[in-house]
Amino acid sequence: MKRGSDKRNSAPMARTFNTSAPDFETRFSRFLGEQRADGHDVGGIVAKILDEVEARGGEAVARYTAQFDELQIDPTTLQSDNVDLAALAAECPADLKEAIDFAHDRIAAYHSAQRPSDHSFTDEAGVELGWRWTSLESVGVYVPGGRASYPSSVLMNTVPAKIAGVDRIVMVAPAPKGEMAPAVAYAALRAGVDEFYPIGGAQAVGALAFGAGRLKPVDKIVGPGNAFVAEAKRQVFGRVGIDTIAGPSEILVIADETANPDWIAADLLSQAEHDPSSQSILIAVDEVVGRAVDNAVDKQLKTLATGERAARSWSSHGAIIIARDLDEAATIANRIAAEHVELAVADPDAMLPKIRHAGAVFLGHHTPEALGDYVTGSNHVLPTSRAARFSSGLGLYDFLKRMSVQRASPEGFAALAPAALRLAEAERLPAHARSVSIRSNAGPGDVG
Ligand SMILES: NC(=O)c1ccc[n+]([C@@H]2O[C@H](COP(=O)([O-])OP(=O)(O)OC[C@H]3O[C@@H](n4cnc5c(N)ncnc54)[C@H](O)[C@@H]3O)[C@@H](O)[C@H]2O)c1
Ligand SMILES: N[C@H](CO)Cc1c[nH]c[nH+]1
Ligand SMILES: [Zn+2]
Repeated sequence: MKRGSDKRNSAPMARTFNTSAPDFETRFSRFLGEQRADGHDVGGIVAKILDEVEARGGEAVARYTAQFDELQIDPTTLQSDNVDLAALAAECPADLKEAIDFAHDRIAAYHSAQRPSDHSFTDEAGVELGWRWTSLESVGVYVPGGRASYPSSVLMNTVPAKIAGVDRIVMVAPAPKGEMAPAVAYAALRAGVDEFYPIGGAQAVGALAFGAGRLKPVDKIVGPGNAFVAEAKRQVFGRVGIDTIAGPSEILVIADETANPDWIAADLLSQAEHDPSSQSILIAVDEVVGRAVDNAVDKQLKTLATGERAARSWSSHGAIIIARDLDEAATIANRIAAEHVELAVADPDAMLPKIRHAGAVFLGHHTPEALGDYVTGSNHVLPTSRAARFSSGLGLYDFLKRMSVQRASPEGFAALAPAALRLAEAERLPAHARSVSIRSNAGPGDVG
């Protein structure tokens, strides 16, 4: 497969790499470091929007919503007469409601199984130690809606929040020109959203973080979105919590000679169609399979309604990498740390332990990533832009916090006090030392 920058029948081309080529490391390192912002100064644009929202609240949110989504909203209520959740939900077709209910129940079952336990034990010094999990009070869930509508993301965000026991779940989703899919409205009501605002982009993230109009600030913002949404979450982090950087979608498929090229091509395009900034990568250990997938992508692109978007993603950010063997394929996959990794190989179980960095892994030929997007039950809000090196996908844990708990008995106190005193002395913090020594000399009832 020789390509370079030549045009071939004007078909959109992904970059190709061969790990045996002498320039592989140089080219691959450059590829890994590329931003997928498509020419925008995303950081600067987002910083300005957030500053405006913080300074001018609902007025700024309404202005940006008119600019980016062509929707007029009231600066105080942040609502539009054109977007009525209950009326929209009533328009959702019955078979789609059934599919949403089915997905809802599977997501609920998966996340219920994630509930961690409180724990407590007494150590040999007589000190009782442990931790307790408590839920967040308020969260903002971002549901994307610029290019496509995402009822599935409503469920992925809201169902775990509900199961965790969050008191106030605030959903935002853009409604360009006042249009919102009835399925999004149905999913929001089905999952139990408490407040809804038809706003999106960095201005919605700002409104959730700082408050705007009647929208009171939340404690944490979760959910996926495009590059502007992901960057806005990154910039408000610290002021509020966030889940992870869940930006433009990514897929990486590792394929051997048992893979079906047409199936793999379809899987690669399933993520390319989300956004021109999405990324689809094939690592093939068989050059014949690599070439066949490449041809299948070209063919399938012509038949997709979303083909133009997918073609932009495939030609700008896509890649086909030919590796020597599955060990090398795993090493490269771990360096990329993609959002989704499909193991389309004869023995995916043998391969799984080699995958260390991925948002979610899909095993075998009959587990396309799209199943996980909707109905396996696991969460589709997952780290992108290599954030899988240090973070996980959305889960019940994101809506819980862990508090440590400790109690010293008089004997436990006596065992611990000398070392605490010595450390307080070394840190030159006399009040710390006194709070220990004062108890060494008298019982709780002794005054004086
Ligand atoms: N990683 C995940 O878990 C995951 C899950 C689902 C979807 N996604 C991703 O979510 C994204 C959805 O993107 P979308 O665009 O359809 O919807 P979106 O809701 O994320 O973004 C739409 C908003 O972007 C803002 N925007 C657009 N262009 C702008 C510009 N030039 N300047 C400033 N703001 C601008 C607007 O405010 C608009 O309301 C896709 O990238 C998809 O891949 C990721
Ligand atoms: N693949 C997306 C996560 O990157 C999730 C999604 C929702 N709908 C379809 N796909
Ligand atoms: Zn998807």
